[in-house]
Amino acid sequence: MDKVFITQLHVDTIIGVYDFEKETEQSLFFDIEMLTDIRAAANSDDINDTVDYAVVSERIIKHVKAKPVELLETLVEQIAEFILTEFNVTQVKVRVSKPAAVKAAVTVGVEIIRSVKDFKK
Ligand SMILES: Nc1nc2c(c(=O)[nH]1)N=C([C@H](O)[C@@H](O)CO)CN2
Repeated sequence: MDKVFITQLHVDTIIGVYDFEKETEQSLFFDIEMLTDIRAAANSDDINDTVDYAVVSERIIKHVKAKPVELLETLVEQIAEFILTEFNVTQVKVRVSKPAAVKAAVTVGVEIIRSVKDFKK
């Protein structure tokens, strides 16, 4: 299956379990892979026939900044759900990295894969 992807989408937001994390924004980086059939768009050369990665990127940024949560798990599940219900995507991989979280690690994070059948449209 074809794929539309977004790599290292940077969003600064309030995120984390601990009190000190609720006062200062931290950087998150999102990698998104969306399975979708791109042949209609290739034939028509029309952006309306595909998944617009710019629109998805803006939707993610808006969502992540809108309402603070504690866990990365919460964010990736929410993002997978709206991508699968609002866009023409059959399967999505959502990976989030929080590079400042663990000093001794380059980065840490969470990755999930969800399918359209996991959510009602
Ligand atoms: N699996 C997870 N582990 C941890 C998370 C998380 O969101 N998912 N969050 C934290 C803290 O907020 C951490 O980032 C502070 O350094 C710890 N572990």
